[in-house]
Amino acid sequence: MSMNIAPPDHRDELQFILDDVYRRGLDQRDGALADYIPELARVEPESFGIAIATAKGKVYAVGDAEVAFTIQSVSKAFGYCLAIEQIGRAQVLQRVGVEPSGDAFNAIEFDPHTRRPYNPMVNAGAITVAGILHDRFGDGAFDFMMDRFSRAAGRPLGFDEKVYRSESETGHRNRAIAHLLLAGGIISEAVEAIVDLYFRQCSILVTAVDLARMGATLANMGENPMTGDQVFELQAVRDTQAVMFSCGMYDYSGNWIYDIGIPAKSGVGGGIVGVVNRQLGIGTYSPRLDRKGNSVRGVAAVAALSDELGLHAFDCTNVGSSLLGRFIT
Ligand SMILES: NC(=O)CC[C@H](N)C(=O)O
Repeated sequence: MSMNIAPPDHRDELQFILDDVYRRGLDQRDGALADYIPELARVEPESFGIAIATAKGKVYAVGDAEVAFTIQSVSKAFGYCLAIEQIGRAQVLQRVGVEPSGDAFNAIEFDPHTRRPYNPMVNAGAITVAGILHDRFGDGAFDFMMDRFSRAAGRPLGFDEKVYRSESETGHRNRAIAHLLLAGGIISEAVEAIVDLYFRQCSILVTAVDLARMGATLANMGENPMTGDQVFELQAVRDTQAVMFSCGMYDYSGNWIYDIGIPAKSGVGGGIVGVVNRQLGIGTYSPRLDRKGNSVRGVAAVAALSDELGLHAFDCTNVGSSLLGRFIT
């Protein structure tokens, strides 16, 4: 007697993996909310969401994947992409390097030879990038960023006025960094406006789904796979992913590449974006952070997905080719 066996539904299979990674992540109870920006200490510590968006436009999500939080340092990756597009990589490289610093994200450290910030993924480098965009667009720089970030996410993003004010009132260390950048001839004299742009870009509101979609836009060579909108330039996307790979997780970047092997960027708001080139974007949200400022559950979730789906750039298990090839259709 012949039986009618339904073909396996790969969509369900990926959702099953995501649900399992989420359940395991819930066991992680370590870490603490960022409180040096007072308003960040007011979020719900238990929130946890994960999303995957494929380079073909499908989205999978679990948990609090639609809860909004501030993008914080995840913005640095996308800002860098825009700076390269605007003035070219050679000009950008004159002002900010691409070398992992091994220092904390808010370190007051510069390359001793060139006086440049080490890379655009730490605060000094991101303030330099804000300086580039401010030179280019003046008061319109924030709207320019907001428009591109929104197009990368495929929807108009919001803004957290309270977090912005909170950081603006307390962000003296970033102001100090900006003044040192001015003293070193790296940014122009509009220091306060440049720092203000940086604080504003950090207060853009996203969800894990937004981050997954923004990651998928990078993975899809700058074209948002959901809308077909060419949001970023190809060369800038390549450079951005490269620097995310080497520097995106602050002074955890070496371990991250070693174990997880995905270009990524984290923020003290609790978000992480991961990019698997030509395949998918990952977005996670959980605001409890480890001592390096990375989301504890987010790191665990991306690590588990990397393992389960074979996403490591140097994956040697063949899981990646055998599994992902079926999902990314
Ligand atoms: N690591 C982060 O997310 C830091 C961003 C934060 N706005 C700051 O500059 O301190």
